[in-house]
Parts: sequence; structure tokens; C-alpha cells
Amino acid sequence: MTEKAIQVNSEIGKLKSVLLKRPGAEIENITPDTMERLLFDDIPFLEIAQKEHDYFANVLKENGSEVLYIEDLAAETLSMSPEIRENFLETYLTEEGYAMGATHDALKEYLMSMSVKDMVTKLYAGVRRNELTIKTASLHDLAGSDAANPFFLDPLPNAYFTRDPQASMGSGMTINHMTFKARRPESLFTEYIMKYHTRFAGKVDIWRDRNHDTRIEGGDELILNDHVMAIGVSQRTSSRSIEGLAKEFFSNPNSHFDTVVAVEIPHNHAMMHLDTVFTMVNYNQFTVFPGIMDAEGSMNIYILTPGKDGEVHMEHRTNLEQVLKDVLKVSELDLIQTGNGDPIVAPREQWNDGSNTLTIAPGEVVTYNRNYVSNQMLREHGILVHEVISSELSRGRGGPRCMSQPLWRENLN
Ligand SMILES: NC(=O)NCCC[C@H](N)C(=O)O
Repeated sequence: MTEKAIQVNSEIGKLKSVLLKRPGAEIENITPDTMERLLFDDIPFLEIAQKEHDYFANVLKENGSEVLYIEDLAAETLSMSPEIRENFLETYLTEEGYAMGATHDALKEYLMSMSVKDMVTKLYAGVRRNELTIKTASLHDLAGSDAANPFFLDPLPNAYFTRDPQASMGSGMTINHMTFKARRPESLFTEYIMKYHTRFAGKVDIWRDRNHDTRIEGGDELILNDHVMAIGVSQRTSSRSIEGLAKEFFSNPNSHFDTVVAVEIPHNHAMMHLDTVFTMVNYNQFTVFPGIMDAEGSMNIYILTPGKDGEVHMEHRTNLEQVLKDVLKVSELDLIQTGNGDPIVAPREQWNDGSNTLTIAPGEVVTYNRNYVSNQMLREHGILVHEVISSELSRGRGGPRCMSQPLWRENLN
């Protein structure tokens, strides 16, 4: 493979191309009964969420990045041939529990009758039961928990967090097996785009596909430099996936990654991914939420490097600062505490993604305006901060890093 479609060799190189998803009708298909299952804590006001998201996209464009929308790439991909569209839909329906039968047939007919663009919009939005008439209902359609669900196909309201269903790393991607059912279909769109879209087909190394039963999500996958990555052992990413990925990186000739730092973080909804508590903002500067360490400042970290006979060598460490100094080979390190480490401000701002900065160039970040203490701290540490509006987007528990999937970053010298 000579021509590459992806180049992400750091968290901080100047951002040149990024993948977003504009929040759509799926947001209005969250209800109090489904909220928890759909991984939301509240119901955003769509009109304002879209305005905020457009503002975010504009900040990225004004600062030199191309902005691509996954919903557009998906529609372009599925328009390439009737077979691609049909295979995609069959897989989607099968994974959602409709491999065959009257409901499968009705859903397929309904979705195939639409334009490709409308079908993509509808799949993100979800298909309600009252949209279809099923000729012969099965018991499954009439009784049990699925029958009580007002949707045949659930909405995908988390799709605007494009960071998670896949992760660009080096010249390739992991296409992720998501932890919760609510997010599983999201990475099927990525799989098809990477496989068939002319911009990507044959130009992306797939380090790991979504057909694994161990789970991993992009919010846990951080590229510290062109040979070191940090991966969260979290609510969403299992230690098994990390070890498997490390083996792939250490043996694949297209990979230049030789060190994986596995960082164990608390397993809860506020800190579901590593990037909700820890992000890189400059060569030797990071944001960190102090709540990931114990009272003595220690935590469980494992440094994975190539061992003998294809095995992985592992070293247990407990001091984040020292680990980062060692793997990045820097003598000075600046850990900038979310909310200035204050016991009230830090958890409040972390809840609204005060640690979830998107770095668009070394020392230059995009953050939510509501986290003003954390933003002030970043500025005091010399970081250039672009604030974006954030009342509604933050209700989904993700910030600027979560909402963006870099596809191309300038390499660092
Ligand atoms: N990287 C991230 O931390 N993404 C935020 C994902 C939030 C979404 N509601 C979820 O629970 O998956």
C-alpha cells in the first residue's frame, strides 16, 4: 500500500482532516425510559445542539481542517452499488436481531424504498414500530421486552461522538466492537466506508476489525507519538483487546508502534473512556483529572513492549508522570489538573468534559466554554484555547475530543 488515506502519528500534530457527525433526528428519539440504555443523562434540545455542533465544525475549518461528515461518506458508499447497499442493510438488520421473517422483510422493504441518503438518516434516527405494518406478527413482536420498545431499530444518538466507533492510528484504523448494544451499529458504517469508499478503499491498514468479541472504543485510544500509544483499561475497553492490539502492532510491518501504555481508570459512566480524564495538549503537557489516582497519587499502569517469541513484555508502574517522562523521553512534564484540582470544581467540570480537549496543533486546543476554570488553567500553562458553545452537546457526556475523529494530522518533526 503506497497511497495512504489516514495519517495520525500523534494527538497534537496540526489537524488537517477530521470526521464528524452532525446531531440529527436520533436526538429527538431519546425518551426518559430509553435514556439510560441509550447512554444519555438528559435529552438535548436538537436545534441548539445542531447550532453548537455547526459552531464547533466552523472552528475546526477556520483553523485549517477539512471537515467530513460520516453520514455523507456513508451515503456515498452505499450509493456505489445496489449490492453494497443491500449487503450493508442485511448485516445491519441481522445484527439488530432481524435476520429473517416478516419484520425483517418489512424493514428491508421500507428502508430500500428510500433514497440512500434518507435510508442513512433513518438508520441513525431509528425506525418506530408505528412506521411499519407487519403482515404476520411473530410472538417476539407481540410479547417480551423487545415488543415493549417503541422502536424496531433503535436510534443512534451517540453517533455525534465520532471518536469512539473507530480510531485512526498511524496509517490505519481500529474499527471497533463497541461495548454497549446502543452503539454497536455505529462502527458498521465505518467498516463499509473504509472498505468501499474511493477515498479510503485499499488505502487504510485495518489493525483490528469489529468482528471481535472483545471490546474497544476510540475514546480510550490515544496516540502519544509515532511509536507510543496510551490505551485506557476502562468501562469500554478490555485488557484482552489491548493485549491483542499490542501484538498486532508489534508484528505488523506497516506499524511503527512499539510501546502501548495501558492505563487503568475507574469503570463508571462519568469516566467511561481515558479521554474523559486524560488528554495530550502539547509535546509534554497533558490534562488530567485527579480523581483517577488514589490519595497517594498512584494508579495502575502497564507498559507493553515486544517480548520474546511474539509475546508481549509487561512492566507494572504506578506513577503516571514518571511513566510519561520515560516513554516520551522528556525531562520536564506538565500535568494540568482539571478544574485546578479543586474537590468541587474538578468533578463538576470533568462531568461536562473539562478534561476532554481536542488538540488541533501543539499547544492549541478546542474545549467547551462551560469549563471556565479548566480553560483558565490551560491558558495559565501557555495553551491557546478556542472555546466552543456547549449547553446541549455536553448532555451526551462527551466533549470536543469525543466529537471528532482525526483522519490526517501533520507529522511532528
Ligand atoms: N470518547 C468519549 O468519551 N466519548 C463520549 C461518549 C459518550 C456516549 N454517551 C457514551 O456513553 O458512549
